[in-house]
Amino acid sequence: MYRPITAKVFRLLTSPEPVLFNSRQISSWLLSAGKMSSGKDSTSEDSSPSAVKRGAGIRSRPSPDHIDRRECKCAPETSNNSLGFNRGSFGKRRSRIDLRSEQRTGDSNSSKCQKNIRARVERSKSGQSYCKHAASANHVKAFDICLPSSSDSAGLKSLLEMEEFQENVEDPIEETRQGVLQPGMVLLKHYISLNDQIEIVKSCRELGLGPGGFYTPGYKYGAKLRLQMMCLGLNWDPETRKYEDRRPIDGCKPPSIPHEFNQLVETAIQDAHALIRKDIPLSNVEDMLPAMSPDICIVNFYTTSGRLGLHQDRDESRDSLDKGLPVVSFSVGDSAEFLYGNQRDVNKADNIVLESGDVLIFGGKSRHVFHGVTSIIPNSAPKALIEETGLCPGRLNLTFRRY
Ligand SMILES: O=C(O)CCC(=O)C(=O)O
Ligand SMILES: [Fe+2]
Repeated sequence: MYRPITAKVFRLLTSPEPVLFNSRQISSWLLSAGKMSSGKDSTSEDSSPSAVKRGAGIRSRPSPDHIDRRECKCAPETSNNSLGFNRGSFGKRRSRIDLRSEQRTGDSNSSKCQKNIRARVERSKSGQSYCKHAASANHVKAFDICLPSSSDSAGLKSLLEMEEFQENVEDPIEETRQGVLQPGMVLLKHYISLNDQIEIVKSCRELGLGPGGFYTPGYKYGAKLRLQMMCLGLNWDPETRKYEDRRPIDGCKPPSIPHEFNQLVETAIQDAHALIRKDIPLSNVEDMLPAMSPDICIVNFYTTSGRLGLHQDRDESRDSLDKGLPVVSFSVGDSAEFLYGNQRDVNKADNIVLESGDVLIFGGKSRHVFHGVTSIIPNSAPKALIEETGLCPGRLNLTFRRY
């Protein structure tokens, strides 16, 4: 399979981390054009799908560094629909969403944050970081999943126009077919329209830059997960494995789940029911896959070296787990190699590729399935999505649950 090098060069120039590129022509062109320092590592060990061994990199909630301590106790003002979606249009496939109609309004968090600025300035000297509002007063910036729109656009444009450079992508991974993977586990391929994927990225970006936004989760002894995380609705803490109103790292309250996300989740479950009914005669499809209206969403952003160890999602309420209320997972951006199985054993797990727009649902008998992400496949995101949003190399994943 051939892919234009243009998208890869775009990512190479803008990646926050080393990106794999094979073309000597391109690298020497870039070097001579002064776009890249000669010291840049171009062979990041885990950015190639062919370099990934089955199960390699699977760890149960990864290894230590340190956790940034954040001090801002602000609560977000973000409310449902504050992101400007036209109510009702999101989630209807082929719908157009007009983002111009509304904008986020005033931000009382800023003033709350301002009160502590002096103290924070002092603390920031000792390497601590704070929420976005504090960042406006010379503090550490929140994690941005998208590229700044103005950066080096002329250079990027000319690179994107170099259509003649193409690269052979080895070992194309077979596409997983949509359908019932096992009882209670349904994969909907290419389910989320491009427009909705774009809106999801834009919403997550905006929420992710605000209070309660993306951070690198970790444990008190220092281990950090190999992803950026943001919780919506309730905060899930990897240390305590509990859901709470505020996150311990900085006291911020998680933003609400945008209403349009919930609509898309509920429609996806209905479409999964239709798919099950086609394959399996059941008097009540909800016996296999219960319906669910989410009150929690965990948003993960994986860079191309991101991973997530094999684990079960079992921190929701006893009632939710007992009923088998499903987890609904949206994939947006680069594809991921995803493992799932009924044991915590990577060698016994099945492997599928989750692509941008795919929805994976696991409930009922599959509610406790072990699952994890072994690798992110570089340069596999839809080009139009990247062009429209500037999404950084990597993958956005949203898992919706009911507490
Ligand atoms: O990224 C994924 O596909 C899975 C994420 C996940 O399992 C989780 O957040 O619990
Ligand atoms: Fe999970």
